[in-house]
Amino acid sequence: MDLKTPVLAEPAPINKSRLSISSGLMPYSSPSQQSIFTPTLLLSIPRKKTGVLDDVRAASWLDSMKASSPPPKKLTFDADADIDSSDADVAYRAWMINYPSALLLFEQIMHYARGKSIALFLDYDGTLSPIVDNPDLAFMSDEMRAAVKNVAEYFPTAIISGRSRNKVYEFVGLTELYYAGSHGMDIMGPANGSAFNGHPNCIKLTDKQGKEAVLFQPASEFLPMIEEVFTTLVESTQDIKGAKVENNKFCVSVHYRNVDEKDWKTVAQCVHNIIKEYPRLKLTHGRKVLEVRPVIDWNKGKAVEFLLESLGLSDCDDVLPIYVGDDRTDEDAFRVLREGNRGYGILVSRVPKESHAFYSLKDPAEVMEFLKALVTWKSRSS
Ligand SMILES: O=P(O)(O)OC[C@H]1O[C@H](O[C@H]2O[C@H](CO)[C@@H](O)[C@H](O)[C@H]2O)[C@H](O)[C@@H](O)[C@@H]1O
Repeated sequence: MDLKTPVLAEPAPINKSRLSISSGLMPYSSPSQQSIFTPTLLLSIPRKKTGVLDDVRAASWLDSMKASSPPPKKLTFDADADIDSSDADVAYRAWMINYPSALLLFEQIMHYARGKSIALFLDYDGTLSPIVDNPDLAFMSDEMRAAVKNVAEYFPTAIISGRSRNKVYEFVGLTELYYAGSHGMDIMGPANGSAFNGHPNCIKLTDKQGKEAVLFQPASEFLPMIEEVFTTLVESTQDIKGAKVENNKFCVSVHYRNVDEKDWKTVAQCVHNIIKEYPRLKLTHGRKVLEVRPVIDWNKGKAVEFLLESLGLSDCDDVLPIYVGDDRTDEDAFRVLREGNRGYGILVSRVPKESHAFYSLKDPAEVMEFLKALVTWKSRSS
């Protein structure tokens, strides 16, 4: 496993040829999955100090903003098109040929899992909790919490979120899980077996339950910069009705879900004006959110590798990692599992989306069914 010290780097362009993996893990041969990715999924801004978001860039930011989290029953490929629900259903069913339901093909997944230990990685927003207008109220249901708790009794389970680690822990509230916040830039993992012991960004500590743990924060030097940017973004967006800035510790989210669409360009301009002064920060797009984060070579995929290593589950033919997520940032994790021929990504989506995932689930309700099915399968087979 390549767990190098994170270095400053722009995200690498997606290498389409690496999507074609001949593998015993491949549930089916899918030529279309080899050529569907566009580089727009990893969007970072060039650093031109003009002070003005030029039209071309503004257009591409806005296109991305419009395409993020379209309403159900519309297609991501053209969020403005007036597509009726039956067209959307047909398109969704066609898409599912390449991204089959993890519930419908549950037996197939379990066939590949036979003789292996499953390690489970779960995103939070849009995966365990439904997307809601107010990010502070994105609670998961008690039933979902129980499902996650049960599954964690059988399989090592980690939450990997764009939220701050503390915030996502507050929402989930289960001590038996591992947590990675800030898109993997803040990981609390098990104390034993970590390849990162002795790393300057890695410290041993005792967690709130008195358990020994390792805290890995590869972007710790960015903390003052992120604080400064957060404060500036709060000030500069305060007059944009509906805009909300969230401090996620090692990254900042600028939400525009509740901003009138005619003002989205103003939001983009505000963010651009600020981060052009910070060449060591970059922008990524989430679901109706612009995310400002350090330009380090670290993401949810690296976090999965880190946790597998820490759990002593890396480089093992007898381990099957499964990652469930709904967001563009989850693609880094899907890609790590696909490229390393190691496990399965499951994309949570109601609309067709290009993805490195192998399977799909429609919404958090289906995620919960999948978690319950895992528990039933495991308890029957042990
Ligand atoms: O990695 P995740 O756990 O999926 O976190 C990604 C972002 O999720 C949150 O925003 C999203 O969910 C909100 C609540 O449903 C919604 O209002 C917002 O529009 C979505 O983008 C969170 O607030 C962000 O900070 C995370 O980065």
